[in-house]
Amino acid sequence: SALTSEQLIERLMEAEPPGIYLMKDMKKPLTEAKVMMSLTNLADKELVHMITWAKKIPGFVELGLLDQVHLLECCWLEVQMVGLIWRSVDHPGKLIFSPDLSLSREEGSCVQGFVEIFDMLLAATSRVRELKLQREEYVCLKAMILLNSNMCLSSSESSSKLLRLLDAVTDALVSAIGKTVLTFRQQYTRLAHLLMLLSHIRHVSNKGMDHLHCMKMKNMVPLYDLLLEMLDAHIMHSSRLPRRS
Ligand SMILES: Cc1cc(O)cc2c1CC(c1ccc(O)cc1)=C2c1ccccc1
Repeated sequence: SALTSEQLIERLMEAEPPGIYLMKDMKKPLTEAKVMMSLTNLADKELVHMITWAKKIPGFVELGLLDQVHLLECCWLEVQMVGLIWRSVDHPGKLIFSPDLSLSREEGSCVQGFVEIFDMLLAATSRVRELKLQREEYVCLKAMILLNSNMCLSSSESSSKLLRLLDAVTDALVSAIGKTVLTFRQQYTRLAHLLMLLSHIRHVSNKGMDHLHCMKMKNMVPLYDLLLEMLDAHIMHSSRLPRRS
């Protein structure tokens, strides 16, 4: 794409999805079922906006449909979690799933196995707060999560297209960091800190995916079809389970 880094950041800012409201007040007391039902409802709505967001990333739709689906299948929870972290950055100790659904660590503990993942999300949010992540940096990192989510695409041509896209977003992130008043050495240290965030987010997402799968197995989560497909695709691709015949 013949875009400059500034133009690419502009396009990524315009691609940002809208804030999603649950539109159902969470009647106290919170139960495991109510929380998981609400999160499922929210995530399902977000998934629709995520597909629209991805298609606005310059070059993404040129990758071919199967590769686009495969990348989104791999990273959808990572993308939702980085969005959750971004929404929660100014609310220490809480996760702002949506303006009308925020959960503290205690409220999260009403879901079995949640509090460990909550703590990882809260820790990542504190790190983002410490780093004073800028919006221009955030939109680049989120695009990198999608483009870096998987390397095995349908053809070597697609894979090399993907790498060129990833380089363009990397250049955009470097230019965003360059806008901050930091010495050269501080700039590339900041780049390292931001990229190390991505490995934490991948880790939390994998933990979340396993936990979500368990909740589905216990029929705790009435996953809607789009979300079910995404979840099944994830579990299908993971090496742990045999491929369905
Ligand atoms: C920590 C954890 C554990 C878990 O089992 C499930 C989830 C999460 C977070 C999370 C989530 C939802 C919406 C967001 O905007 C951001 C994160 C989900 C979740 C729930 C149902 C369907 C899909 C995803």
